[in-house]
Amino acid sequence: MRIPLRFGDGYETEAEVVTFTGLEDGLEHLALGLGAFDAVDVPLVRPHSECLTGDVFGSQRCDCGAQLREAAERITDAGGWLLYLRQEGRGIGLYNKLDAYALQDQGLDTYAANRALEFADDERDYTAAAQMLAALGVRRAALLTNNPDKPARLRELGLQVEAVHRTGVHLRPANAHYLRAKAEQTGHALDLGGLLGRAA
Ligand SMILES: Nc1nc2c(ncn2[C@@H]2O[C@H](COP(=O)(O)OP(=O)(O)OP(=O)(O)O)[C@@H](O)[C@H]2O)c(=O)[nH]1
Ligand SMILES: [Zn+2]
Repeated sequence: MRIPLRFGDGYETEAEVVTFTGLEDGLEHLALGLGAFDAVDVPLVRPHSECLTGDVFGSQRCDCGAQLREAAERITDAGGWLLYLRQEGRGIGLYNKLDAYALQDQGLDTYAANRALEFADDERDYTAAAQMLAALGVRRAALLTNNPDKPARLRELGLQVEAVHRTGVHLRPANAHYLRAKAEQTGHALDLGGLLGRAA
């Protein structure tokens, strides 16, 4: 079914929303077909992990809301799919993410806070995303992400990744520490200019 979308800055597009049955984790992941998603040879695909605080409320602590908005426009222009994956808090859930935020306010970085709560740095699994793409008939894709783990995992799950495109860098005072940890510790392709290598 089609849903007209309007983002906070007034950007408008329209999505073909697809639901699934039989996904291995039983979660209600969504695929949004944007632009000429059904006519392109190699669709642009963003696997976007849910972030209620960033995506819905516009939290400045992370870059998720800005990346979602950017992805909507770039995928509309290129033709492809936004996979909205219900992997809140890198898979630890909303309440645990908020507990991790409290620890970050005491000085831990985003990964150390996860470990203090006895989680792995990143608990996400992309099996359901691969199942969704297979069900949509997408065997080859260009991915929109800075996270090297996403193309690596999706390749292992059988997707032919033709290209990986970076998102913009949505750097703000409130998310600088978070982006720096992603770039330094998990190899996210984020050009943070003078921020990298400097004391936080
Ligand atoms: N546990 C935890 N999760 C966080 C924190 N900040 C943001 N997140 C979650 O991290 C995830 C970010 O997902 P994505 O936008 O797919 O980003 P990414 O894996 O960093 O890579 P990109 O594709 O480059 O954006 C979301 O699920 C957020 O809820 C944090 O401090 N702790
Ligand atoms: Zn976020």
